[in-house]
Amino acid sequence: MMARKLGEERGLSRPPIDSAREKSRNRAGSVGRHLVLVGMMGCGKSLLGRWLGRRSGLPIYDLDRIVSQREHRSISALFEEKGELYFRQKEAEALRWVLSAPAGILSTGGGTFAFAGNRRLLLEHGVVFYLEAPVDLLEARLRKSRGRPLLASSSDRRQTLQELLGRREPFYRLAHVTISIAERSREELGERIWQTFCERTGGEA
Ligand SMILES: Nc1ncnc2c1ncn2[C@@H]1O[C@H](COP(=O)(O)OP(=O)(O)O)[C@@H](O)[C@H]1O
Ligand SMILES: O=C(O)C1=C[C@@H](OP(=O)(O)O)[C@@H](O)[C@H](O)C1
Ligand SMILES: [Mg+2]
Repeated sequence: MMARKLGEERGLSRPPIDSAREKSRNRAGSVGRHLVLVGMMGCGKSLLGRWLGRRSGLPIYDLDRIVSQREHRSISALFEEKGELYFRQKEAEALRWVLSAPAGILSTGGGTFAFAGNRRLLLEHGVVFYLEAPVDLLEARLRKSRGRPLLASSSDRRQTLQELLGRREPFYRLAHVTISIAERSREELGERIWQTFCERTGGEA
């Protein structure tokens, strides 16, 4: 797969994660493990990330926002003007930057965890939560979204989401924790994720 090769073959430079990590001790008492949200577009990674950031007091990192800020344009414009491979490279670079920053809540993009290099780093340096969601729910939530370039040209969004999920689900399943989002509220999901994170990192909620 070309996109995967791109990130890995270019040997994107790795910042000194371990030294930065040793210095950052998060409020849950663990030494610098990020709380990482992965899953399909529309499952609520960005929304829950903001909620968890407020709940925990930890820094919030939304990978798409970081890429968008660094590139001075929206994710849709970036796809359109530079193409997906360029976006994947910038996404991988931004991820490496986040992992060298103080531990926080990290909302990835839907594709981030599908790349082996990203996945290895996230599993090593974070507690990774897969927000599992049925395609019907994703499709309903994304019906009006214009900010998802992978859906922009699709004449059948449900089908496109189904195919993407089929390809990515085996990777998502490698997360440390799977949480079924069903129709649960942001608060219910957020509390559950935060409690689980604290239990796993030996800290206090
Ligand atoms: N638990 C939830 N309950 C209801 N709506 C939600 C929930 N989580 C997310 N949403 C809505 O779904 C849409 C996609 O959420 P978003 O956080 O952008 O997903 P992602 O970052 O995973 O693509 C947004 O309109 C958001 O408000
Ligand atoms: O599924 C994907 O490959 C993508 C998901 C998006 O993030 P969200 O999952 O936050 O929508 C964004 O990174 C980009 O449009 C590509
Ligand atoms: Mg998002």
